[in-house]
Amino acid sequence: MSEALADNNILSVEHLRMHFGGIKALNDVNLAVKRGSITALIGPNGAGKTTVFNCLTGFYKASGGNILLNTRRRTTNVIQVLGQKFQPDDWIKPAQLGKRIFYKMFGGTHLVNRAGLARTFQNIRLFREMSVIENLLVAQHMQTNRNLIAGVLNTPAYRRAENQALDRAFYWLEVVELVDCANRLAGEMSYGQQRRLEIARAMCTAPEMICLDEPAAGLNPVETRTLSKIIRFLRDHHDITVLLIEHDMGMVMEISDHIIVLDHGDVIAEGLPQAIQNDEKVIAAYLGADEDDEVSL
Ligand SMILES: Nc1ncnc2c1ncn2[C@@H]1O[C@H](COP(=O)(O)OP(=O)(O)OP(=O)(O)O)[C@@H](O)[C@H]1O
Repeated sequence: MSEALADNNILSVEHLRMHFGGIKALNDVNLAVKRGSITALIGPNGAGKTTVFNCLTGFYKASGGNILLNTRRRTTNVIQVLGQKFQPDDWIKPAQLGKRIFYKMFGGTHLVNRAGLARTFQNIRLFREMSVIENLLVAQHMQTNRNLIAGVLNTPAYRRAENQALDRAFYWLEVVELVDCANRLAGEMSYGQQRRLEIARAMCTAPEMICLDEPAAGLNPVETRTLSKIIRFLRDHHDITVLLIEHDMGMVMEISDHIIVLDHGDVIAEGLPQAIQNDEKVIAAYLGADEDDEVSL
């Protein structure tokens, strides 16, 4: 097992690379996230933050490196479960070949979510034509008993599973302060409400870790404070590990236990908020950022 994972880290990323043709979005990213922490991933526009999230959650297949998740009491090799290319030595290692074939056929992002990692998106991706509650029920599809025969016969086990899904949906609606909106169409809600619904939807998949991509983008100060309260609640009352990308430095400095700074596809600093605020490399990276980058440390 990786040394980083032995150390109560829920996530360990080693030598992660992601290239798009000639563009090196991630050069050699190494980072670890402590279980039960709120960790922020910050950096100027184009630093590679969303690319890291996309690799962690399986939306991109990394060009190289390792991503290990220590969840559900086992280690999940994210790169492996997405399905990898065959290697020459597969043909002399039948077990390795078998795994490779299995994940090529049945692997994908759903296995990353099933391992306990959920996410939200920079550009909100709700089912806009569905009601709020339907969005949350769909998210539980993998956990709920959807056996066709049980459904047709409406067995007690099936009804119990349906009720549990509803209970879970209403619980998370309460946490994100959206119970009153349960029957509204998701697409008709305000931006701030949609962002909170995305968090509730991610939580309905019962993750151990959640990746939030710019959750405060477009929110007013009151909504941002509510969001900070919700993020702390996830950590304090549900032991959820939170990894967030955020440009609102006030919020980042206030709620983060640990901050990791990316620039041009490399980690240039990490540490406590206070140390990051005074780190010369970090200040230089932000001063060199585009004028339309709104970040100030
Ligand atoms: N699908 C893609 N195809 C080609 N290039 C991409 C793709 N996704 C990201 N990139 C490039 O990778 C680099 C990092 O982008 P990324 O979106 O990860 O940055 P970011 O730090 O999240 O920026 P922002 O704060 O503006 O969201 C950029 O140069 C971007 O243009």
